[in-house]
Amino acid sequence: MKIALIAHDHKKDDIVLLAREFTPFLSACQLMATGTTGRRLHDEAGLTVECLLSGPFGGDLQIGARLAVGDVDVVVFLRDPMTAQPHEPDINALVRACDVHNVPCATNLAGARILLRGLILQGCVHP
Ligand SMILES: O=C(CO)COP(=O)(O)O
Repeated sequence: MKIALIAHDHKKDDIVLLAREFTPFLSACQLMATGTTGRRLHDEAGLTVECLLSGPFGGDLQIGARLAVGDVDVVVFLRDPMTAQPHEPDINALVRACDVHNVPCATNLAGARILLRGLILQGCVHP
């Protein structure tokens, strides 16, 4: 199971919290993340994560490109709805790519918990 994890700055504490809650499951998955998110997940949750570019430097687009060729199964993208982002078009492109390719995408903590619990219940515990 290939999971992409992304969080805007005000949501990074939330994604670390989520990662700690789901560490056994996430450890069995192949993880990729935008740069700063990935480093925090590694440093603060002990996960092995492939760190791509930071979001504003193209990380969302890198994840979108992988997703478009079937290389991403699930996206957790904790967006900050209260802060304008300089790379808003990249963010929209990634979420749109999820919809185009029917890849599940959780954009807030509550949805992410339901999505990850659902994967565990389905027995998706192996990479
Ligand atoms: O900006 C982001 C997603 O749009 C996240 O990027 P970072 O994980 O590098 O902060």
